[in-house]
Amino acid sequence: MPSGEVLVTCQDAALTFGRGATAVVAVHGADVDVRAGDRLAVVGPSGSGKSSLLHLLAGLERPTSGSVSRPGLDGPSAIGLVFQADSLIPALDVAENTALPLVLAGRTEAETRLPVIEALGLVDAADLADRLPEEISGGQAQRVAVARVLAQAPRLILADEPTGQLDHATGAHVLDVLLAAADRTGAALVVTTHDPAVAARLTIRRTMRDGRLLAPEEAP
Ligand SMILES: Nc1ncnc2c1ncn2[C@@H]1O[C@H](COP(=O)(O)OP(=O)(O)OP(=O)(O)O)[C@@H](O)[C@H]1O
Repeated sequence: MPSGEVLVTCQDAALTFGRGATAVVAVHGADVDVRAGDRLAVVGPSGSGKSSLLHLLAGLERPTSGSVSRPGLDGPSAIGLVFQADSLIPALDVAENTALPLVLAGRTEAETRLPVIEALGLVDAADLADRLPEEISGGQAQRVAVARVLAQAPRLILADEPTGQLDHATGAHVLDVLLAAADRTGAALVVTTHDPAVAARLTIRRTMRDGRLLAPEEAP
């Protein structure tokens, strides 16, 4: 039985892009709760609507119909986002990239130092602090993207195909780091993926097909 506090709830939430004949229904009425402590995989092929659903959960898109509410989250910094790749700012070093959400939230550089060191330590990237994004590998960059989210101490981490552009072993390591970091910080974690092996690492799996979030009992 689900027991954690509800952080985000989607009720019959739909997302349509465009209008009329060219409208694309990216998400048909989806019902899903994300609770504290959840480890949720949203799995489905390319174009099935996974990113769109994640954007609804994050508040990056408003539902065209139905509702999305976040009873357990107060403010934007309660959600941390990890994207597929290339999300680091090229001109900033790893420590500055990790500090960025905190700086944008109004913290001084001195105030960011400790959370940044802790976050980089959690993803095993403390030794990369002075490097530029072009001086690290794709797997290292994804670990830094995870650190950047952890520095924010969010209650919910939303990761959109975080291993999508990595080889199998590197992707598995990034996922290890993400899961361990969520455990350490107590954050709930939602990961979208087309890879059943990635989905198998999370405790709850929901399948998307053609914009429909299948009920757990409908999943293949
Ligand atoms: N901004 C947009 N404008 C118009 N159509 C969009 C937009 N974003 C997504 N779509 C369409 O919505 C559908 C779902 O896309 P979405 O990116 O959510 O799927 P996905 O499962 O995440 O795919 P991928 O794994 O390739 O990112 C697709 O048909 C896509 O073309």
